[in-house]
Amino acid sequence: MVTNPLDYVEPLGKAGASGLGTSKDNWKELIQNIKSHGMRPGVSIKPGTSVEEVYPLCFSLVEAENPVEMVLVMTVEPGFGGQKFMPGMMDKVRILRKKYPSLDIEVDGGLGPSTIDVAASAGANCIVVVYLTTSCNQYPSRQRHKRDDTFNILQL
Ligand SMILES: O=C(CO)[C@@H](O)[C@H](O)COP(=O)(O)O
Repeated sequence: MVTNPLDYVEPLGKAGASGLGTSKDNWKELIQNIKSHGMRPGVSIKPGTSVEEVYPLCFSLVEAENPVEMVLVMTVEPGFGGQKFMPGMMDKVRILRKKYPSLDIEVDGGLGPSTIDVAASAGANCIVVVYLTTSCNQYPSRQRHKRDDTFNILQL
């Protein structure tokens, strides 16, 4: 998560990033910009942010307005590793999966052997972990969401 994502679009695109998060304020411009640099747009929600906040970014009634392709549900407060997974965030994942069956839903924070299944069962298909690397491909029920250019894993 960064304060001014627009500043990072070009350098990250040139560096080879496949996806970049947008922000709430100028998301339409950002999504266009991210796509024009060959990346997939996503959005992150912190634990205190309600899931309803991302609805306008996930579905567009106007053809010219592109929605995000991924929502990252933070399962800890962003900032540092080693925090405890927040199971209460799984309601957000379940709601998003039901509402947007083909959306890439990522979870980040406190993920490991004891929590990955919880997140995957709720509907997450991309998992961020620090030491353990897995991917959407390992969850057969989620393979329908698999794409070659998916974000998969952000390995720190
Ligand atoms: O805080 C962030 C990003 O700001 C997370 O990406 C954590 O760094 C995840 O670390 P673990 O919970 O997996 O240790």
